[in-house]
Amino acid sequence: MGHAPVQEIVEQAMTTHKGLAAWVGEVAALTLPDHIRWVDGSVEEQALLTDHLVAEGTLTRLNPELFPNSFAAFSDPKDVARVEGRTFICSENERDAGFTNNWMDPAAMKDILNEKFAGSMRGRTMFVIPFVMGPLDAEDPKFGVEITDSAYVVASMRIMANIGTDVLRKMEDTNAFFVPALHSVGAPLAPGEADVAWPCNEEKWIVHFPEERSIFSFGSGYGGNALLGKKCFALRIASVMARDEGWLAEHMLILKLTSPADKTYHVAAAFPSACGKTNLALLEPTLPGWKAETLGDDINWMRFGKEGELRAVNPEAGLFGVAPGTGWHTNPNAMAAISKGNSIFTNVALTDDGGVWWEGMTKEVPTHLTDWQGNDWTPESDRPAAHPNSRFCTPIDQVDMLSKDYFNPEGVEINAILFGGRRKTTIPLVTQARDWTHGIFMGSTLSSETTAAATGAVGVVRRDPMAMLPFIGYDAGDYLKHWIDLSAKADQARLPKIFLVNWFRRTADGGFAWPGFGENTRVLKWVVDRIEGTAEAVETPIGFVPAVGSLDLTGLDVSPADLADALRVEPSEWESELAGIQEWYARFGDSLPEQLAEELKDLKARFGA
Ligand SMILES: Nc1nc2c(ncn2[C@@H]2O[C@H](COP(=O)(O)OP(=O)(O)OP(=O)(O)O)[C@@H](O)[C@H]2O)c(=O)[nH]1
Ligand SMILES: O=C([O-])CC(=O)C(=O)O
Ligand SMILES: [Mn+2]
Repeated sequence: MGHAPVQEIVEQAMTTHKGLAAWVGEVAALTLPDHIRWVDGSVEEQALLTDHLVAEGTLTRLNPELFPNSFAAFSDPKDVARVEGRTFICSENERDAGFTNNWMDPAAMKDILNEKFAGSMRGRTMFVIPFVMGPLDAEDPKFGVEITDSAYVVASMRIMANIGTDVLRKMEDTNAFFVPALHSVGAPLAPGEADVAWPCNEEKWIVHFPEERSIFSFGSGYGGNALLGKKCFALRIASVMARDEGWLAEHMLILKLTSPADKTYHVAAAFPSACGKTNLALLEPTLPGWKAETLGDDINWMRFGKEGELRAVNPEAGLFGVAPGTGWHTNPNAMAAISKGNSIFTNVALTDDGGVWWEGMTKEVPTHLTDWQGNDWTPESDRPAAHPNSRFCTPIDQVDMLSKDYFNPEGVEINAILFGGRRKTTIPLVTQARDWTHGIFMGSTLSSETTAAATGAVGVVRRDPMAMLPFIGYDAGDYLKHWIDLSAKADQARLPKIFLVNWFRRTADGGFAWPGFGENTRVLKWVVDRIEGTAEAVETPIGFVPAVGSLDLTGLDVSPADLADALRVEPSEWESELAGIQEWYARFGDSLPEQLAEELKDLKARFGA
């Protein structure tokens, strides 16, 4: 790691937590780093690390007048997204990983990992990051410790989670259990060997041991592959904890709405990666008198409270948002948060004045940029300037519309749940479920076109139950059963109403049928009015859709034809949709909850099929 100052303050601050001390010792003996640094989470340390990363060429410092204390990173072009094909759930029994996960025998996997991690940190500094997902003052705080040989991961984890000495002390005081999360970019350095800007390994392993509650990640430095508090812990491992402890770990945003009548509502929404969570979480309402505040944009931990109400907290401390499409005209709240600085951008383009740019940031396209791969770029270039999965990583407390309830360990009561995907056809703008179980059916059959957030083909329709397909840490049928069983703890009158939404339906000419973004306020208003029982709906075989005139379109320039396209329930499209659902459900085999098989039967009957 060169001669940067980061090496001079290592191997301090050992721990009195015996389990942690032992694990750190074991990992060091296996991975053979040159140095160990216990991450304290301080501002000074972050400055030291980012200075170091700038000196090494991993980060580019942005113009502080545009983006103070902010940096751009450019990854290896083969390390730009989550690698679902290389992600494993190694439960003791294969059955418990279910058909949606890759599985390998835990002992066989441990052998592979031991070989991969042996000496993998040679020539590098090993960082020990104590972290907590969710509030440190929660009744039962969820601790983790990430060991990584990437300073970029440390700097990003400091934005995404609560990390450092305070967390470590609390873990020590309570001798707390923690999720051990070991990460290596898998690129050891020989003595004197020069490093590259983005070290990684062609071979990637993202592995979870659900019974042990441990995580191993090898070969990638990117996003959900490497920031292990996020998808690996807060969704995959947490979903298993949630199953065992009676709660839910979900891929959902949390949004607070205040109506003109000054009534508040909380909405949770599950959309697959790159399908609009961060945008809806930071909604700028377009209807007068409505106020939106955010609590979370990606992950939501929910449990039923003492009164049978469903309560939600966001376990994350930052936004790791899709950059393309984020602009002052689409998502001004995200832009304002980013503009305060303290952010790390990955795989965006650079402007000539030391700022960042991506497709959709401004309506006017700059005449010259440096693209994410370091090449000159002009509007005539035939490739995007920013990678489609380029990201901004920004502290959530820089969001002006952040609800003060974000900091409340008790969370907020959820009144409505939205499931949504990216579908060009078939799925109407909004459909209300007939009841709770039908809503779970809607979630379980959710489908979406694939995006650049994961490697592989883009635009292919796949089923994505509750937007959790890549994140359910156990058998998918058991997961759906858990959703059904949990509601026994609920006050049935306070169960959230469930809705299916689709902002992405197309018209015959290929354009979006619905303007989306801030205009989604109108759909949320309809949702609230349905909760209040004041909006009219038409009952269709798939659920309740807005009656003509029940969506508030005041001041909106949308043609009646486009609106009809957005809301249509088209039997011919549903014929193939039913076949798709049937095929999907068949894959669950015995583990499909019978209530859901029943729901499918009823749906088919309503279509006369
Ligand atoms: N047409 C349309 N596009 C949208 C809308 N909301 C979001 N998008 C676009 O969809 C892409 C992804 O949006 P995000 O809000 O970042 O998605 P996300 O679900 O937070 O993604 P992850 O962070 O990967 O989980 C961006 O390019 C957005 O501009 C909408 O209402 N309409
Ligand atoms: O995990 C990542 O790399 C980014 C992300 O939020 C997602 O894909 O949903
Ligand atoms: Mn997001």
